[in-house]
Amino acid sequence: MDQAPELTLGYIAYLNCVPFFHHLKDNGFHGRFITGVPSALNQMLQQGQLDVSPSSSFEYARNWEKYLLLPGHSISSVGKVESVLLFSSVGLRQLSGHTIAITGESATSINLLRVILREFYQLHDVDDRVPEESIELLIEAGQPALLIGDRALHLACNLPPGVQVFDLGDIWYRHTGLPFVFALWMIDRNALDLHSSALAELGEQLLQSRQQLIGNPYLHATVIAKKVGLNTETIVDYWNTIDYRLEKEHLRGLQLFFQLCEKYQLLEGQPELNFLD
Ligand SMILES: C=C(O[C@@H]1C=C(C(=O)O)C=C[C@H]1O)C(=O)O
Repeated sequence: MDQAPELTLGYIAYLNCVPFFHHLKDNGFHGRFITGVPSALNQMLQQGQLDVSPSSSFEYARNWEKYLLLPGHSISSVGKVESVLLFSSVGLRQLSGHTIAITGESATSINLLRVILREFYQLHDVDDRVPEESIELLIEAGQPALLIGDRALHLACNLPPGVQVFDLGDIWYRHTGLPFVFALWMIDRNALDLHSSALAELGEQLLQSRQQLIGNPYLHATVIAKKVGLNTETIVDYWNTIDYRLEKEHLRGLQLFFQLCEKYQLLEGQPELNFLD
């Protein structure tokens, strides 16, 4: 019998992660899940509390020596992403001098917003902060703000009057022609020895799980729709919009993002992209 302890896997508590996880145990995965928003999972990864997790690509860049990447999987967009949204009652070019309220749940998307404003709109005087108040209430009151994940999906379906929506995946694609990689699957290097066989199997298990859910999404989307208060169609459309692959073009997009982060002093240097063999 295999005596190795179970793998501890981070689970981003957003709908975009359902395709990875819903059928994972059916595909032979044994382990335990710890759920959290990306910023919480980033911190748990840094502290060695997770063996492997999908989490912010920006977290990989700032602590890359600690991690290996699982090949083939990501949370990316090729064009619109639908859940990384800037809500604003003024156009992007009118944001000069404003402070944008940003979600405390993100590491990648908040830096994508900074890069987009500086590099594509030459806006160098836009500040941001994580507010103590509810971001949804601030948006209703007319303040510009960035939300990600399910909260962004919900607000986009119930947009307050006069508020415009800017999809950061779409803006990135229009300016670069490249995919944008929001999340990568990161393995704690310290977990490699103990969990080598489970980690070697994980990539294929995730692929099977993804294909099963995306191939037959309606049954589960209907169940989730009732729980979370979104339409079944909205959820299925979202799963089909997110690009879960990690291929050459994705890596080009990722490297360009990291270069721009360094250009604007959001990162100190360029990470090596090191993968599990
Ligand atoms: C597209 C998304 O990708 C996410 C965005 C992340 C971030 O901004 O740090 C991290 C993980 C992903 O869940 C989203 O959650 O809306």
